[in-house]
Amino acid sequence: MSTTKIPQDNIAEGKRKHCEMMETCSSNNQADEDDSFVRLVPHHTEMMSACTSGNHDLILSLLNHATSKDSSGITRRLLASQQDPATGKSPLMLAATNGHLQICKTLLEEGAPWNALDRFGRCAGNYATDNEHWEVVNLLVEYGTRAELILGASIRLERQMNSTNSAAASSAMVAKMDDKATNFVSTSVSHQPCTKPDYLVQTNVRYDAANTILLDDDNDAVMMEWERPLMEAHASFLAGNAHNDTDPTPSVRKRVLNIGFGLGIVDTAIQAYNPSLHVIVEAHPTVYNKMIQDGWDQKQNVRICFGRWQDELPKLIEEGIVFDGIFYDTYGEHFTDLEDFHALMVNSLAKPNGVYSFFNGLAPDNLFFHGVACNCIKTQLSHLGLDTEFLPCHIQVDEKVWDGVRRKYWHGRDTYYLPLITWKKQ
Ligand SMILES: C[S@@+](CC[C@H](N)C(=O)[O-])C[C@H]1O[C@@H](n2cnc3c(N)ncnc32)[C@H](O)[C@@H]1O
Repeated sequence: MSTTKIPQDNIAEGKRKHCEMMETCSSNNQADEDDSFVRLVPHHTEMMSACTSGNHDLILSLLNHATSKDSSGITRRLLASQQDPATGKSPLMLAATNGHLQICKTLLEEGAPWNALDRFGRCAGNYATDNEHWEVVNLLVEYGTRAELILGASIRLERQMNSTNSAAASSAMVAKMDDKATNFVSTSVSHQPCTKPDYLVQTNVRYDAANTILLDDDNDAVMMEWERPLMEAHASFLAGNAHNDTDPTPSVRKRVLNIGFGLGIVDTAIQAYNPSLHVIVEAHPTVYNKMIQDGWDQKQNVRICFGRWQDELPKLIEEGIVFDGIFYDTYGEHFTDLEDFHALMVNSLAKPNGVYSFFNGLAPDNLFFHGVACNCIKTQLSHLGLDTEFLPCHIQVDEKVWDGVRRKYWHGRDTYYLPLITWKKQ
């Protein structure tokens, strides 16, 4: 974690759309299961007490004893991970609450899931954060990041294999992945999407009269007006003189690429900086029609690419266009789409001063998972030669904005972590 400003507040929350990589934590959660079927492993109570009091020797001895009784190792693993049926508390949560770093390490090595949730929707990382046990927080972030990256890589591999195999083989793979996602002793959360794969082909969208909300057929919000200050902050980083408040318009006009028009908020903010080139990639026909209706195609410095970024960005790269600022904010896409975007986007980001950002809706429901997801992205972007910082931005959202919206995607959190991504300095 070192220098990154990883969010570490202790407020659980929710959030929309793409990148909801940690969404399935609750399905890994033993506490959700019917109590009547939970048979407690022998010495569960002693284990829980030892995790609370910090008796590492007793924990090691209980684990060894479990193995001597059960050569398969299942009992040992259960002992390290089993959650209390009433509260959902796990040994790891108790050790994390009390700041027992070595015990947390032992439990993780024994297969305790870092991301299990209790009946209050809290994970070990939330409890470590609440109690300011920063070494434990860092351990859990590092462990969660590794687990997520490994699982993500394996899912990606399976998907690649699927695409070359028959439909039958493919559905068998999907079933296997689903098994993984619901296995409560798994140390990784699934990348099972909270996405809308049919969004672009089947889902219509509509704007309200005041142009303050874009809703899909399910009354889920594609974009909302309250995000304006965040979009303006993104635009300032991408197209402006982000570090010069008194002279926000840059002396050198920028070339900017935005993926996803939505309400046009970020594009309007980008236009205020008078970029030399402003490319907007938008795939939804209704949104595209709105852009034309509002005259975006008539603007001197604007070029609209109507289509999915997956198809349009390779063409821009082929043309040899490079950008000083790139922004990604789509809808209905998955974390792996964001990863794919990153791998492609670096080919069109100007060196050495190009900057990149994305709407940070990662792992919305729990701030600790959000921190882990941010760390995953930071690690991945680092492999692409990029540095990532997260700028905390204050945001206030009035409860009334959710009237008529099916799923609330922001739950009172007042800090948004804006990704500031630059090329690494040589
Ligand atoms: C959240 S909105 C963007 C909001 C925008 N940042 C703003 O300031 O109003 C997401 C937009 O991405 C578009 N979109 C979704 N998937 C896309 C894809 N694969 N390629 C291009 N656009 C996409 C949606 O149609 C929608 O207009």
